[in-house]
Amino acid sequence: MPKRRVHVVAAAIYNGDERVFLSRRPSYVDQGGLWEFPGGKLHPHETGLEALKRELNEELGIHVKRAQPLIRVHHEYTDKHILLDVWGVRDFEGEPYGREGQVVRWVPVAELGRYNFPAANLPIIKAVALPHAYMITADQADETRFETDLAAALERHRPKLVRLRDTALDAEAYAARAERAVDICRRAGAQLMLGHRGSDVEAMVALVERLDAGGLHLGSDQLGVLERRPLEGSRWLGASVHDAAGLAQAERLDCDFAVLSPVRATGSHPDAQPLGWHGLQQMIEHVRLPVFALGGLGLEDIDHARGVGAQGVAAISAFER
Ligand SMILES: Nc1nc2c([nH]c(=O)n2[C@@H]2O[C@H](COP(=O)(O)OP(=O)(O)OP(=O)(O)O)[C@@H](O)[C@H]2O)c(=O)[nH]1
Ligand SMILES: [Mg+2]
Repeated sequence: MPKRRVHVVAAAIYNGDERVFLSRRPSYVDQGGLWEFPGGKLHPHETGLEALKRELNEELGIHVKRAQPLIRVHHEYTDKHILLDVWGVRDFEGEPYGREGQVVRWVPVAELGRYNFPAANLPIIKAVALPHAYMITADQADETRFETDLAAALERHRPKLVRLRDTALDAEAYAARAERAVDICRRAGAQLMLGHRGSDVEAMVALVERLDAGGLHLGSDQLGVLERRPLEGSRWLGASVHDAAGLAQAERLDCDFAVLSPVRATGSHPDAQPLGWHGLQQMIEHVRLPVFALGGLGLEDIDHARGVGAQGVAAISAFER
């Protein structure tokens, strides 16, 4: 017998940027006792957003005014194929409570890892904890200029996640710059991702740990040759990819996110064929991984990127303005 296909909507309801609202499934239902993002199955002829509004009213007593797509996760349970269609909710009326008697709680995003969720939820948790803008540092040979520009971009745009791109630095110069950049980012409340294509991955992992950086960002070539996740789960592992094979490898390695490019034509890669928004959407539809869109995009494209199922936008030059 073919498996049942179930379409479920669920919400990450935010209180500011710090907390999300979780429910615990009653012990007598499917996946009982596990924590979940409130929501449920679509009724016939309902859109996702209609179902979301109905479920959050039935389960929590709130009225959703606006919601934004966060991530879509396909998952095979033994008895069913489930599509979890997850929305971010920041704009609602009422105070959520356990209207069906379920246990509920506001949970700091940083503590989500301590809760037990259904197996399908891991990519959702990563997507909730990840920001929607990923800043990539620009090429700058001059060290003082680099540091001033970085501090200015952090101040102006307040990104939470930054990647120190390797540019033309050798391994030693990269490590020296990384040490100062981690510090500058930390003072601005941002985490710094390290990754240097000219160094082996083990050396980069050691650097990430020594500097207590946010995580490791793999180039697409490095991603291709690895066999398992090279980094502990408490730090971010990101990867640059350009096609479906890259996305599949990023999933296999248990990366926390991928950066897919180019979405638009860019001056930095004039020969690469741009994916376009539709190409991006098709490529990430079945990927269990938050994906940032990169290539000719700016911060004004974040909503559009999220609308086609991406986590958000990665950019270099948008942060220089
Ligand atoms: N709401 C929600 N469901 C989830 C999550 N993760 C996950 O695997 N699921 C699965 O998705 C399905 C959701 O169905 P549900 O039982 O909440 O459906 P519902 O609210 O419409 O209830 P009902 O079918 O009793 O009327 C369950 O199989 C559940 O285990 C999650 O984070 N939130
Ligand atoms: Mg439910």
